[in-house]
Amino acid sequence: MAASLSFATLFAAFPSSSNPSPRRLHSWNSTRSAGTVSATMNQKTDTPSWVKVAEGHGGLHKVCVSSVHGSEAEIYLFGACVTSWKPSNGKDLLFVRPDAVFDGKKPISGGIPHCFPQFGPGVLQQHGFARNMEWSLLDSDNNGGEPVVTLELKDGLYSRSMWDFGFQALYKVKLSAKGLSTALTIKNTDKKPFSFTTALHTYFRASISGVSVKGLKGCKTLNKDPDPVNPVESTEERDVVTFPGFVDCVYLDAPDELQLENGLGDTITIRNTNWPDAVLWNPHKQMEASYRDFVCVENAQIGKVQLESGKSWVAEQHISSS
Ligand SMILES: O=P(O)(O)OC[C@H]1O[C@@H](O)[C@H](O)[C@@H](O)[C@@H]1O
Repeated sequence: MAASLSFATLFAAFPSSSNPSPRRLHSWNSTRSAGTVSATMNQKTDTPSWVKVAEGHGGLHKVCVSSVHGSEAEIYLFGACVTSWKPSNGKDLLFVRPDAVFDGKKPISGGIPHCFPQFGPGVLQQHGFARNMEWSLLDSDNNGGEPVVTLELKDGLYSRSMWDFGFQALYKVKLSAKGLSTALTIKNTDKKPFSFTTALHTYFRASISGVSVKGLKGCKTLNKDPDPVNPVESTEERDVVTFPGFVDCVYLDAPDELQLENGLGDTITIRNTNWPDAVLWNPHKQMEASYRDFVCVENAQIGKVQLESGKSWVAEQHISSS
């Protein structure tokens, strides 16, 4: 079970060049006019070249960040979903499914969607509501040419209708030359304790016949195929996991580093702090149009975290390519 960590840990994780206290830069929950947003932002922040807000698909706002090294990323405020990550070589290593919708109603299927406060299956909607809500851009910074942005989600009528707790989620995203780092902080702002499960449901661009994941040998597995509600327990015996067919499997107590060969010539290292579990998913013929082109390697917290009032939980993911 993950330990509760202080709120300050998040900021210690990403040293920044200016005052690390969170300050709200922009909250765009009420308007979807990207032109207006950019103008407001430019007046307030002297047009930082490393972070821009633009209109994305379906008129949704996205935050575009670029580093001094030439790497780039895009994050939709809807769901705080990183939909694109290009290291300095310009190759987008994330994948957005061709059936993804950007209507501000359904979650964006691709990139790095959040699963919170439930990984699932469970009583809430599949993977929880955080991927289905508009987050706000709370802060942005430039750490020696490497942009850092912090997005925030708080409880509201929509979340309370399903899960009646006060919370604050902070998602700090940092872009470097070869990597993308994220820190997710969940704070209990309620008077009563709550419990949650969570995951980063990362879709990596891939050529599935050439995909392999290293590092999971010896982990206890919960195979959700064929019945996600009654997964079959086993132990991973393989040094290298491949994807010859449908895969939907939870790995408990996974190591803090995995290596993904995406079949397209890239080796992606997935490191984490405090994400105890991992999930591998490829839908195979259930998604005939796209299954060959991606694999999901997810950092997850499958066991429930019990969070007392005022306490925070923090987990970090670092993905980098070589
Ligand atoms: O289509 P969704 O809601 O994004 O979920 C996709 C898959 O996500 C995986 O994380 C789950 O283990 C699967 O069971 C699920 O089917």
